[in-house]
Amino acid sequence: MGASASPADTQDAHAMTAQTQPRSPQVGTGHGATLWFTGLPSAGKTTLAEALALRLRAAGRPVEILDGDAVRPVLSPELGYSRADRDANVARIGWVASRLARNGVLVLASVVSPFAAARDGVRASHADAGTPFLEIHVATPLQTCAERDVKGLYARQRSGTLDGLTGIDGEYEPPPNADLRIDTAGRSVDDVTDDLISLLRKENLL
Ligand SMILES: Nc1ncnc2c1ncn2[C@@H]1O[C@H](COP(=O)(O)OS(=O)(=O)O)[C@@H](OP(=O)(O)O)[C@H]1O
Ligand SMILES: Nc1ncnc2c1ncn2[C@@H]1O[C@H](COP(=O)(O)OP(=O)(O)O)[C@@H](O)[C@H]1O
Repeated sequence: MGASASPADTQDAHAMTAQTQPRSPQVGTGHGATLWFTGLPSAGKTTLAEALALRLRAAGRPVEILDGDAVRPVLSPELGYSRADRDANVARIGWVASRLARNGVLVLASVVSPFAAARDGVRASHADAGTPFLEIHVATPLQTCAERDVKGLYARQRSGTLDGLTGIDGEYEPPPNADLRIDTAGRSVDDVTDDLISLLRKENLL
């Protein structure tokens, strides 16, 4: 009769496996990654994330969009638009993105994320998990963003009812080393989405 492992042995074995297993670059199935869209309000972050999501889902890939506007009321209802609050918001969204991406999801995060250090923090947490992170600077000129003014924020800033609007009286630090920089002015959504697909292919994520 063979000796059977005691519950304590089994626990030890589990603990040992968890401690000694090397970190895998892909914890789940498929090739997860985070594409982080940063840029001014009305630059096109949400539109591009949605257009890319359609194409990726059509190709059978699991996709999650984390849009600043949609996520804030859920993850960060107490936060406003001070630097500290924005950095905390970015860190929370980055944490969720990393957890999803390391399990095979293509995460499309569309977040103003105006400060380089906070974005670099998200990149670093992805690197720690061995998960790809691509920073996409949606670098549409301020004048075009203000003309689009999808949510009326630029008009509110001009009329004096909104302070700290990113790009006007709120700081925006452009990424010095973005994986892709896109000026959407005068370009179609489809055309720009082609560039995003090319980037994913180049990175062997598609
Ligand atoms: N002062 C100020 N500056 C910039 N944006 C403002 C501001 N007040 C409200 N909004 C709206 O909030 C959206 C940005 O939220 P985010 O979570 O993406 O921003 S941040 O990364 O925490 O800075 C942003 O969404 P998008 O327009 O989609 O970028 C705005 O709709
Ligand atoms: N090439 C393009 N890429 C993205 N958006 C574009 C483009 N051309 C025009 N737009 C328009 O610009 C606006 C961008 O708004 P939105 O995606 O909400 O910006 P953001 O999420 O950065 O605030 C939309 O009305 C969109 O239709």
